[in-house]
Amino acid sequence: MSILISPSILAADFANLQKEVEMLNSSEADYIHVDIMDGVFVPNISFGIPVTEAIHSHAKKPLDVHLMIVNPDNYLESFRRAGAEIISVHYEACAHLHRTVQAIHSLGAKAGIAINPHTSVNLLEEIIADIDVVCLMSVNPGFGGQKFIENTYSKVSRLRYLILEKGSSAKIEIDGGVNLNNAPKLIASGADILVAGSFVFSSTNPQQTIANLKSI
Ligand SMILES: O=C(CO)[C@H](O)[C@H](O)COP(=O)(O)O
Repeated sequence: MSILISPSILAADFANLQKEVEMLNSSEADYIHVDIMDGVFVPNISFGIPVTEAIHSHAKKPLDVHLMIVNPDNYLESFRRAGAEIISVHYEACAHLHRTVQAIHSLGAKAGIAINPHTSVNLLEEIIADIDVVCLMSVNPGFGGQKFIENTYSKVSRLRYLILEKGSSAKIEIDGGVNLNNAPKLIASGADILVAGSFVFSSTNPQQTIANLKSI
């Protein structure tokens, strides 16, 4: 199981962001999850390429960049140059998803597809064998600190079945409202990667909270 942590960028000033990245460097987090929001695909704006570069320049962990944006194809190269190892785009934002996945791979990055809570995992049937990660949104994207949607457990199980059926090596990533209460059941349902933001950063000892999640 891998653990990815989203720096609490929406509230952070730059000095705080740097401190958070340094904390993550010495934690058991496997990746740093970077949430890019454009105010169009989601009703919130985070930051873009220069801040991703700044995170990368301080990070000792690889960056998993989650593009919650329309027209992601226009920015794949820039985010790859800014340090993204994994680039995830939204199913709902891509008319030519197979081409987008090919473009991510041609840049030497791993390709992820994120799906919103209302989107069925069955829609990935024809592309699951070509991707590295499926990011199941367990909240409606746009804000940290939301309540985990319980239907996610059955989506994980159905996705795990689809992955086996298609002989895919895609990892299942869960993003939104992850905490120590739901993490064991997510893992038992078939999740490989957990993304956590507010649960970690609102705890009194973020490094210990990451270690607790990692130990499940
Ligand atoms: O990207 C998100 C929403 O768009 C996620 O919720 C975020 O990455 C994780 O934050 P939290 O653990 O607070 O839900």
